[in-house]
Amino acid sequence: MFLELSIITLLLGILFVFVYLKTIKEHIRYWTLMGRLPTIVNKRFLLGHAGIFIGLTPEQGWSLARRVLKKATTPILTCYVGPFLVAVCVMGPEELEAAIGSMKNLEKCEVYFFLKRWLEQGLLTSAGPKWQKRRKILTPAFHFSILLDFIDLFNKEVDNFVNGVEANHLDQPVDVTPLISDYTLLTISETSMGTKLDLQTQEGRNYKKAVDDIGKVVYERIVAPWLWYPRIFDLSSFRKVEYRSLKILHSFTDNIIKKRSENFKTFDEDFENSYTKRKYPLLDILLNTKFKHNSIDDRGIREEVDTFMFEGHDTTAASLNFTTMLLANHAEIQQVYQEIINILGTDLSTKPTYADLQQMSLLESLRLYPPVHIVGRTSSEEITTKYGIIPKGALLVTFIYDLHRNPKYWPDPEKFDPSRHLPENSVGRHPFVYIPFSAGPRNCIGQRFAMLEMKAFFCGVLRKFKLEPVDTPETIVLIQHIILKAKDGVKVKFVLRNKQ
Ligand code: HEM
Repeated sequence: MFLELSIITLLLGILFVFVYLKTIKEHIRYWTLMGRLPTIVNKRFLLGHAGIFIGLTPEQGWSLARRVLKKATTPILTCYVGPFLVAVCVMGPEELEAAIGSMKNLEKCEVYFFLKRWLEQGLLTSAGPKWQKRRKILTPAFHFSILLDFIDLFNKEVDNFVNGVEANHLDQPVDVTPLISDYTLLTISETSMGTKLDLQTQEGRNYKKAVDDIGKVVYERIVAPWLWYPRIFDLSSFRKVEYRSLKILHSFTDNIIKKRSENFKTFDEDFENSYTKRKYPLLDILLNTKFKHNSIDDRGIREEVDTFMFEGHDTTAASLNFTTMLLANHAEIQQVYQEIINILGTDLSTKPTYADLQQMSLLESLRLYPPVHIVGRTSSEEITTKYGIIPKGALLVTFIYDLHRNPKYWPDPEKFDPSRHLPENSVGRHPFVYIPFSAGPRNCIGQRFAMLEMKAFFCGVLRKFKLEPVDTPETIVLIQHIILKAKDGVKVKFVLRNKQ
């Protein structure tokens, strides 16, 4: 008996030492490889590179980050957040393709953890089989055929926007941010959620404010290494703001789900196991998956509704804001739209020339102002690059804003020039130098929805108004937030094209 016990203890001991040594070996390899990668200069004791952002306002933080990245001489760079955390900035197209272009490295990085109390394990933040299953069932919700059904709803909301501007904001500087954010919030809710919202209520206003507050908290966490630790964060004043915001955000989406569930009738589709040609809105797919197949629960539905209400409105709103400003500053491009609209009317689906032209300005606007200006992953295995080996388990970060303004890939990068995207001007351009919707299997599921919604918007707005500049690319102040934002909004002037 004693001998048996001794043998078992010995074996367990050997196993423990083996596992421990393996972990230590992996640790040593991780830090050795990290140490060999090029790094950003100007590191602070203990706080690492994050130290240079301490005490800065979001706008100062934003411009400092741009200056630091502009000085980079290699597309791979390490950046230390405190003594124990290091991010690898992946800023070159070849390296980026290796990092995000395949089914490897699909897991998001630690920064997304800051969104988890809100979005939990929704499509944006989840990983592994859960992400794969959800992506499969939700992909049909963005099929082209259902998007075409949404056009009438987009047009109706554009009409409301146009009427609101005509009644209240003509011929004077107006910040388009709140007006556009209403447009995108109403459309995502009416289309994907099948629910009409009333944003004039306190509830609607609170929701928009809570989204903004959460964004500010996320920024504060990113730049303060100690707030990366949940226990310390929970003791900070930011936790109170987060708590208050989460209550508002979750109750808002609970109400959307409740409303849609009330008269919901199941239908005969199994999105998990078969491909269907008939298309349904997102919330109906989720409710059917719950009521008919019992393979998603209420919490699962809410995390997706939270994810899509946020991703589906804030991103598109940011892009519409910046594009409106760019068009106001480039009267020659508005002229082209006007001529085309005069000839072709509003038919969005069958006029490729018209669609191409709109696409081009939108593409250039998304280059200069990519709403999702940063994306991150965790490496699931080592990645070999010309600049060294990125270890397994590394936090990978790509600053899309800076990639899109790198003069190596975009000559005269600050210039708004839609013709860059003409096929003849794109020959030989690496596809990964332009990634407003990210790339690879975890790219944006809503990109076609967003493009159509934006086209509908400009089609309606430019037929009615001439846009005149108030803010310019030189005067707006960009800030660090979850989504790219202008600190004081984006102001333009709407002038009626045909004054009676
Ligand atoms: C101009 C508008 C938009 C831009 C620039 C944009 C950009 C992006 C980017 C860059 C990502 C990757 C994020 C990451 O890896 O962290 C992403 C993911 C995502 N987007 Fe969008 N997006 C836009 C509109 C939309 C819309 C309208 C929806 C929904 C209706 C949407 C839903 C999502 C979702 C759910 C994900 C996560 C996908 C996954 O991980 O499988 N987005 N988007």
